[in-house]
Formats: sequence, C-alpha cells, structure tokens
Amino acid sequence: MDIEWGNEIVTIHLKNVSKRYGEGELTVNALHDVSVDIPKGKITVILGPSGSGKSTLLNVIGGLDTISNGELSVFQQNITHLDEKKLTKYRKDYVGFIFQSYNLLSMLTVKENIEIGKELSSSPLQLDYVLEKVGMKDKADKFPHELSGGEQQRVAIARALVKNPTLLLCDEPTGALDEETGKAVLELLQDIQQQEGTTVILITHNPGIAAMAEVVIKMKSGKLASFEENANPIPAKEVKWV
Ligand SMILES: Nc1ncnc2c1ncn2[C@@H]1O[C@H](COP(=O)(O)OP(=O)(O)OP(=O)(O)O)[C@@H](O)[C@H]1O
Repeated sequence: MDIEWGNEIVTIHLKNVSKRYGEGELTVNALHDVSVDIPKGKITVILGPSGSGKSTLLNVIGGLDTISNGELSVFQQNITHLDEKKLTKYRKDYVGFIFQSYNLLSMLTVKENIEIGKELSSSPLQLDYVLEKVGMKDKADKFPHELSGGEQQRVAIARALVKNPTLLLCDEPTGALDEETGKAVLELLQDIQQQEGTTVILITHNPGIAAMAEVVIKMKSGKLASFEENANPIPAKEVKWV
C-alpha cells in the first residue's frame, strides 16, 4: 500500500534507519536513526556538510548498499532485507543513478554509452526519444572526449533516463560544472520530473539549488537535521548559484 503523507503519496519511507561501516573502535555511524518520508514525483534536495551521510542515504535508497538497522521501503516494497539478486532487480526496474563524475565509457560513442543503460532495463525508452530529450541527437556518434563537461553529464543523464526509471538519484550532478552548464542540467532534471513524473532526489553542496525542490532534507553527522517543504519551487534557471 502507498502511504499517505498530507495530500501526497509517500514513495520512500525510512524508519529508524542506521548504517554502520566498520567494526569496534573503527565503527562509523554514517546514518544514525534516520526516519523520513520522501514524496513521489517531486524533487527532493539533500544538503549537509561533507561526511554527514548524504551519499550513504542515497545509496541505501538506491539499493547500492544495505542498512544496518531500521526499515526502508521504496515503491511499496520493503527493501530492508532483500538479497543481492532481488536488490539488483530493484535497481534495474526502478532506479537511475547520476554522479558528479559522469562515468562514461571513453571507448564508446554517445549512442553506445546510452545503449548500456537500455540493456540494464526491462522496459527501456527509445534511444532517439532520450537523445532528443537531452539535446544530444546531433552528437550521437561523438566520443566522450569530444564533448564538454555539460554535454557529458547530459549523456550520463540520458543513460540513466533510457532505463525509464521511476526514481532518479543524483549525487552532486552539477558539482563539476560551471553555473551556466550546471543550470542547464538542472533544467533538464526539472523537465524530466515535471513531464515524466519521475521522483528525483538530488544531493548538492550548493544551497541555492534547494529553491527548486519541493522537499529539502538537511543531514548532520549522520542524522536528519531538518525536513522542509517548499510549496513554490522556482524554475531551475532562476536558481541562485552559490
Ligand atoms: N564504504 C565506507 N566505508 C567506511 N566508511 C564509509 C564508507 N562510506 C562512507 N563512509 C563514512 O560514512 C560517513 C558518511 O559518508 P557519506 O559519503 O555518506 O557523506 P556525504 O555527506 O555524502 O559526504 P560528501 O559530501 O563528502 O560526499 C563518512 O564519515 C564516511 O567517511
């Protein structure tokens, strides 16, 4: 069952989630007793200082890592105790990842890099549709080294998008980009959220980006420091670049 949250349907539900790395004296509490609900079809921004648990939070939601304690459900599935095989299927069916470092394969063209995402999905979108969407149709046969940083990030977004993900997880997607290119990438993510109804979760060090999100989560020392809703998110192009 979906869980009601105000007038929203909650997609991601964390209850008393902890994540520990290491043993004994070397234990790091990357997440400590985090309870939070993230709504469907919106943009949620995660802010917080370095080491506060942002990537860990994103990785456990995306099934790249498992939690140590608590409960985690995504799209009505309790993914807390899934084995590796089921977790892989969950990632395949639902999740697209975008990272700061675009992680494109240098020996493959734009088109071929995007094809990889297609092969990872059970219900992929058309390659041409996605190329058009990210504005890279005329560069489909180029190699990554022939592209600017912003273009490479658009290819990485296309590779995530072609999977037709319900959930798009972005870890510092504009971290390596200048203001103009960074905003263009944010506009693309906002378009995708608005047109496809994709749930977007975005980690950033740039607090200005929070203004384009409906939900802003702040992390501090592995704990949830605050959860704020924003009834009037601004268009990405109006974001104040900090
Ligand atoms: N695989 C791991 N093994 C051990 N410790 C880890 C591992 N991954 C993360 N940590 C630790 O967990 C804590 C939270 O890390 P995390 O990467 O989630 O923070 P973050 O807020 O994303 O940081 P940043 O903004 O620098 O990317 C840090 O102390 C980090 O060193």
